[in-house]
Amino acid sequence: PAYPPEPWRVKMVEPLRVTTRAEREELLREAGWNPCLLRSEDVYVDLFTDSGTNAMSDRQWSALMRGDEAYAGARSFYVFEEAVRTFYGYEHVIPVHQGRGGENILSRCLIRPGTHVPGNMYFPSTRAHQELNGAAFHDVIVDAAHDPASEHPFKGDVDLGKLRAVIAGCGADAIPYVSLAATVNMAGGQPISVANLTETCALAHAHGIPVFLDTARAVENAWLVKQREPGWAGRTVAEILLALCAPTDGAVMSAKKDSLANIGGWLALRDPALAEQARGLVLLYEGLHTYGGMAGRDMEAIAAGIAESVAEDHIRARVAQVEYLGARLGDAGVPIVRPAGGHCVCIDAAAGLPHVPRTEFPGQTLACAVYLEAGVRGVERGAVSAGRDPATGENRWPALELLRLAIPRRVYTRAHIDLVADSVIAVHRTRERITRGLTFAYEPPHLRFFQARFKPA
Ligand SMILES: CC1=C(O)/C(=C\N=C(/Cc2ccccc2)C(=O)O)C(COP(=O)(O)O)=CN1
Repeated sequence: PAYPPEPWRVKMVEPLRVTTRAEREELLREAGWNPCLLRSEDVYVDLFTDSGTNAMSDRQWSALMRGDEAYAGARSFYVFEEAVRTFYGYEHVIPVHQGRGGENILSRCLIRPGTHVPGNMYFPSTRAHQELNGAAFHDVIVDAAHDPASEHPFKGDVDLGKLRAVIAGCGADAIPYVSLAATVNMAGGQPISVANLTETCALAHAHGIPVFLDTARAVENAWLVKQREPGWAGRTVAEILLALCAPTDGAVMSAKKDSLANIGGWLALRDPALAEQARGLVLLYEGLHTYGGMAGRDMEAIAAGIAESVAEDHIRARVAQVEYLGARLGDAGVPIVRPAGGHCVCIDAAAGLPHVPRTEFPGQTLACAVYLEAGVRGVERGAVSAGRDPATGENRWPALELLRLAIPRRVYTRAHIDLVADSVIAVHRTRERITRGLTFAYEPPHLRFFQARFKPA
């Protein structure tokens, strides 16, 4: 498979330490068979997340020196606000410390107990805040998104029939908003098409229901639209990004992904009254409405990162690196979610470890096996991440039981990606040695995959 040369050169390095398998076995036992609890110094290639782990450029690093740390009206806020307005097209820009800060505020503004929020598949923190405020989440994504082997080019699309059924069943008045993501992380970083997003907004708006977009990886979504959606090949990624945002009523952004920052985020709105309400909550939960829990220097880094994120050489190489890993694994017969996502390759652990029952968490089990092999850390995206239904307390059993390998932007080279591929393939070829899975030794109440501890089943 093709691997375009990286459109950057290294100026600073962080030395990596290689561990032995014996060390990794001890470290994993101490971490309760949860790679989330390992120290980063004990991880060789860290594919736990693309969130906050991306390399900043010399432009971003130098922008830090221009950070205005004034408490009120910092110059850096207006630089940040202008960048969001220019590239995402929303008028009211409200800073938050990171994505879930925006999720908390948007949910508190719009959700009341007993309401219903439809969306294109769930995301753990997004759904947690919707449920904490009393809403029931309804998945209205196309069926193909739940089928790892389907080659559907836009698995992030909404099934309009499903959305109509939720509106008819719940009543428009009980739906505070439709929650869309571009791309859909839990489906494997799968994009939504401009056409479907636009149709979804038209349907929601016909019922007086606003639509809010999670734009964490909307630039990757724009690149995949340029590659796959008829009529968009001649448009720039920047133009497609604006076209994705245009039909929506606002967005929640974790700037730790596309925008190449290590921390930060924003909530962007079109409605001035809702914006003022949200600013009021920023004072309670984030800081002042001109810094939102970020230092001025963070806002400078984000503004510079947004401009860099839409550069076509950058986004082409970024997605090509992910697709290279997907091609290497797919060619070797490793069952992966197809097509490869914008930020990650997901291994279908249920297909890879059919002899490990779902109740013993194949995704978590595979995450441990891959770490033991060569010190590569991924993250489980299956039943552990799905958590329990707040109404019944029962485990939710999502169709997708995955191990996600999320690639940080501008960090790893081809040699690292090949090491990841080789070690995952090695685990796959000796998978019958994995004879049993895991069960909880400690299960936390929220977002349990972060802090849970397991023991061999
Ligand atoms: C689509 C999307 C995200 O992927 C996202 C964070 N992703 C993360 C980090 C994470 C956070 C919570 C649960 C699991 C993993 C990722 O590893 O993939 C957030 C929260 O943003 P935040 O971390 O800045 O609070 C909002 N939307």
